[in-house]
Amino acid sequence: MSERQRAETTALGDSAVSERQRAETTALGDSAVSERQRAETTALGDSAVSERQRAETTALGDSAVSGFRGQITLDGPSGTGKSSVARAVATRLGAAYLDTGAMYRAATVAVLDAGIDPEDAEAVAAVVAAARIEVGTAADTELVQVDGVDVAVRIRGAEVTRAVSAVSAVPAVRRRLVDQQRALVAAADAVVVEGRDIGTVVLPDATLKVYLTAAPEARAERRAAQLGLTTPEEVAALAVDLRRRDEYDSSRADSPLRPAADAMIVDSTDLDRQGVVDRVVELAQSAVGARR
Ligand SMILES: Nc1ncnc2c1ncn2[C@@H]1O[C@H](COP(=O)(O)OP(=O)(O)OP(=O)(O)O)[C@@H](O)[C@H]1O
Ligand SMILES: Nc1ccn([C@@H]2O[C@H](COP(=O)(O)O)[C@@H](O)[C@H]2O)c(=O)n1
Repeated sequence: MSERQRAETTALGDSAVSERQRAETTALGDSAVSERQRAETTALGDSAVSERQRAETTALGDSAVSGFRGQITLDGPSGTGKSSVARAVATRLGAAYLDTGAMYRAATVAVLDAGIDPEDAEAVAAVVAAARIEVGTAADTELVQVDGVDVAVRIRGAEVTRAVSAVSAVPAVRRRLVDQQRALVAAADAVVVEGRDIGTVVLPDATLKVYLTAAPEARAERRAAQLGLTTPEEVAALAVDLRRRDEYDSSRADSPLRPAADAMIVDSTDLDRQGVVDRVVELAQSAVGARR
């Protein structure tokens, strides 16, 4: 069975988005309770939230554009809207969707479970080489597994978020996951792939490359709204975490975060999500037209 079929038939189904939001809500909490437990018990994740998010994604992707064939890459700093925009664009174009950040986060779960220091590059490389990391490529579900165990919730927790940039800076980890990403992409006629190095390294010949940016304040406020956080202290802590990850991701030696030379820069600071989705779909149509 292909990755896509597996993702489409997985039992994760209805609760996937709500689960993800619950896990993210724990990002600022203390570490006394396990990430998973907190993710599972945080109040935000009721089914009304899931319904709302699903409705939003459906609405953003409602006027389907048929016949798109090709690869769209969406790179950019944390919290610029890559995931939500990429999912909606994939839905609108009837394309597969690949969240490469979820793959690095899954690799981080394997590292943490092995009790390895995320900064110990050699040990990290060995653990990740031995782990079976699986992600789905359907835009409407979230399938992420490590050695057959569902980690879709856990990868969004604070413990993983803190360690993921160190794990993803290890060249052997990148080589392994990039190979896997290219294989998943090769199985799809149309695909939207989001991450940090997709346009520069993973798919240098993509049909369309988009680099998404947004002012740091807007990103922190959006993430706070997503997590239901309201106090200035909470928003400030989120801003610090976004900045820390961006600095780490931009300054690593292997595949640093940066726009590809031929990427279209889309600044979403003054655009709502629908505006960004419309812009990317418009750019995709132009890119396909230009190739005909
Ligand atoms: N243009 C926009 N206007 C307002 N809110 C937005 C916009 N784009 C995305 N959002 C919201 O901002 C939050 C962060 O978006 P998202 O998770 O898609 O970012 P991301 O770039 O994938 O982040 P990360 O790299 O950390 O995974 C979400 O709640 C999303 O709905
Ligand atoms: N192509 C990519 C994608 C992600 N990373 C690293 O993973 C972290 C988590 O990514 P999210 O999009 O899920 O927030 C990110 O901070 C990077 O360290 C990467 O290196 N390359």
